[in-house]
Parts: sequence; C-alpha cells; structure tokens
Amino acid sequence: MAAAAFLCARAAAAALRPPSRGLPRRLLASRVAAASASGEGGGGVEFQGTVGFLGLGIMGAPMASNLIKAGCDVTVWNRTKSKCDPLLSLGAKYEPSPAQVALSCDVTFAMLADPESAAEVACGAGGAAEGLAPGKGYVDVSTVDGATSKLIAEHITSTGASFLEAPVSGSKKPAEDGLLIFLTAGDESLYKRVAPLLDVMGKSRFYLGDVGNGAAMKLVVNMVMGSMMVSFSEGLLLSEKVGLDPNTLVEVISQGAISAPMFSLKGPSMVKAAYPTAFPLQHQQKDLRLALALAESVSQSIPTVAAANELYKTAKSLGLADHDFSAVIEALKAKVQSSQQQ
Ligand SMILES: NC(=O)C1=CN([C@@H]2O[C@H](COP(=O)(O)OP(=O)(O)OC[C@H]3O[C@@H](n4cnc5c(N)ncnc54)[C@H](OP(=O)(O)O)[C@@H]3O)[C@@H](O)[C@H]2O)C=CC1
Ligand SMILES: O=CC(=O)O
Repeated sequence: MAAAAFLCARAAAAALRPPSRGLPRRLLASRVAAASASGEGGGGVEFQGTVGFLGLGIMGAPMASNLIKAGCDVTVWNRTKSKCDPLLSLGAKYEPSPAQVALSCDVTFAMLADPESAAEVACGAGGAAEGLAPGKGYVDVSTVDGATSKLIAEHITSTGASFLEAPVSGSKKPAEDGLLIFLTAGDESLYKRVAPLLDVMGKSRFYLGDVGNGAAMKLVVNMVMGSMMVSFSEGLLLSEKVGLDPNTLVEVISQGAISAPMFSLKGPSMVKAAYPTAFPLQHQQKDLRLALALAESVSQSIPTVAAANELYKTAKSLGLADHDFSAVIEALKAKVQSSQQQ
C-alpha cells in the first residue's frame, strides 16, 4: 500500500508538473485536458492497491515494467512463463494463472494478441473472471473488436467486478517511454480509479463512453495507419524505380505537410529492407480485418483499407507475420516481380 501511495504522489505530480521541468507543454496540456474532460480537475486521482498484468509481449512487458519502476505492487502472468523473468527481476510477483492474478490484485490489466486470446484469458478456464469479485477492476488494453470487448465486459461484470476497455495507440518505443495514448470506454469510476496508472504508462487518455467505443476508435486509427504504410511503401518503390533516392523521398516527406513520425522512423530501415519488429505485421492485418468488419456493420465502404488488407495478407503468406508491419513493402516487391515475369 505504501508503494501505491508513492505512485499516487508521482501521478498527481506528473499531471501538475510545469512544462519546463518535465513533460513538454503539449503533453501536459493533453493530460490535464483529458482529466478535466472527465471531471477530475486535472490533479490526478489517488490509486490505492495492487496491480495485475497479464500478457508480457512487445507492449505488455514495457507497460508492466513502467508500473513497477513507478513504485506499484505488480503481479504478472504470461502464457510463456520465461517472459515474466525480466519483470520478476524488477520486483514483480508471479501467479500461475490469470485467475490467480485477478484474485490477488485490486486491478488487473490485460495486453493480449487478438480477440481470441483476450477472450480466452479473461473468460476461459483459469481465466481472470474466475478470480474477480465486487470491488475489483479489469482493464483490457489489447486491440480487439467491439463485440469481443462487450463479451468480455459481460463476463467480467457478471462477477460484480468493473470493466474498462483501454486499447492503446503508440508502439514499442512509446510503451517503453510511457508515452502511450489510451482510448478508454466502459466503467467511468474504474477509469478514474486507474487514471494514475494510465498516466504512468501513457501521455494522454480519452474516455469515450460505452464499451465498444474505445475498440472502434482504435480500429479506425489503425486502419488509417495501415493504409498510410502501404501508400508510403508504394512511394518508396516508385521513387527507386524512376531513379530517385528513396532516402531523399523520406527526407522530403519529413519536411512537408504529410510528415509523420512513422515515415521518418521506419523509412530508413525500409530502404535497407530491414524490419525490426515494433508492431507485428500479423497484428496490423488483424486490425484491418476488424476495421473492415466494423465498416461493414454500418454499410460503409472502405476500399483503400480493403486493398491494403490484401497486401498484408500476401505479406503474411510470404512468412512475414512476425516482422514489423513495414515489411508489407515486401508484398509489393513480390507483386512487381511477378508482373515482370508475366
Ligand atoms: N506492438 C505494437 O506496436 C502495438 C500493439 N498493440 C496491440 O497490443 C496487443 C499486444 O501486442 P504486442 O505486445 O505487440 O503483441 P505480442 O505478439 O508481442 O504479444 C502478444 C501477447 O499475447 C499473448 N498470447 C497470444 N495468444 C495467447 C493465448 N492464446 N493465450 C494466452 N496468451 C496469449 C502472448 O503470450 P506468449 O508470450 O506466450 O506468446 C503475448 O503475451 C495486440 O492486440 C496489438 O494489436 C497496440 C498498440 C501497439
Ligand atoms: O497499434 C499499433 C500502434 O502503433 O498504435
């Protein structure tokens, strides 16, 4: 509990910290704005208690690590147990199932690969729901579709516990740096209760209302990102084909109105055909698949996303599922090659 109180002090201080001493002004503004919008007054909310973390992949491990470094009392679980070791070295505790983590913690976070694993870990045999009870909270930060999130919410709330969906925008590095953007929806009092924890892991947070809205926002953001990456890949390949230096294209783009950190970060390695994994390609394709279903549910056509999805599927079939999603450029290269052979 002492550790939790320490965390509260840190979180409140983070929300109020003058820009010159810490957060850039724009981050401070978004933090305070998000807090004000939810009626918290921008001063941070005290978190009291212990924290569980399920799923220690590319994102979950640094998020849990930041909570531990901030002084939280954290208990972890991961399907592949060895991934818990670095967190245990930092001071985390371990429980052998999601149910036991949820039983021993006040609030449990889950960062799983996809809808199937998120549902399994929350609702399956030995899942978190088995350890939940009134007064406890479950926060799912995985990227899933609204239907899965609602199913998990029903299961969790049937135990008397509270549920918040809170998918994140931002990749491996923002997760390491505590600069994620949380897109939350569901139980508002749980949102306020865990706000200090979100502020340790992220730079801003949005509360979007009913369960499903956070998932929908995340899918819309990621469908734009997935299409942007395909368009960028096409540009890199075309520039090379017409005799330009693709590195110069990256620099030109970085100085204009379509500049995006993603292009500057990934462009140089894409030119070298290197794709160190920050956001696995198979997760980007999953998000496009889920975004297409979301669009279909409201009869909206998203043809650019549909075309991009086909390229990610091709990239998966080329064995690139675990590479960074920027490896989608390899699917385009394969297309060019096969059209040249015809
Ligand atoms: N990487 C990124 O840049 C971002 C990812 N996301 C989203 O966050 C989520 C996690 O992504 P990320 O950390 O990159 O993915 P990883 O593939 O690195 O990690 C996936 C996690 O899910 C676990 N898992 C998978 N299947 C099961 C299962 N059937 N039962 C139990 N656990 C399972 C894995 O366990 P094990 O270790 O045993 O395989 C691992 O802990 C995804 O929904 C992704 O779309 C959101 C924003 C950014
Ligand atoms: O979901 C991926 C991200 O970078 O955000």
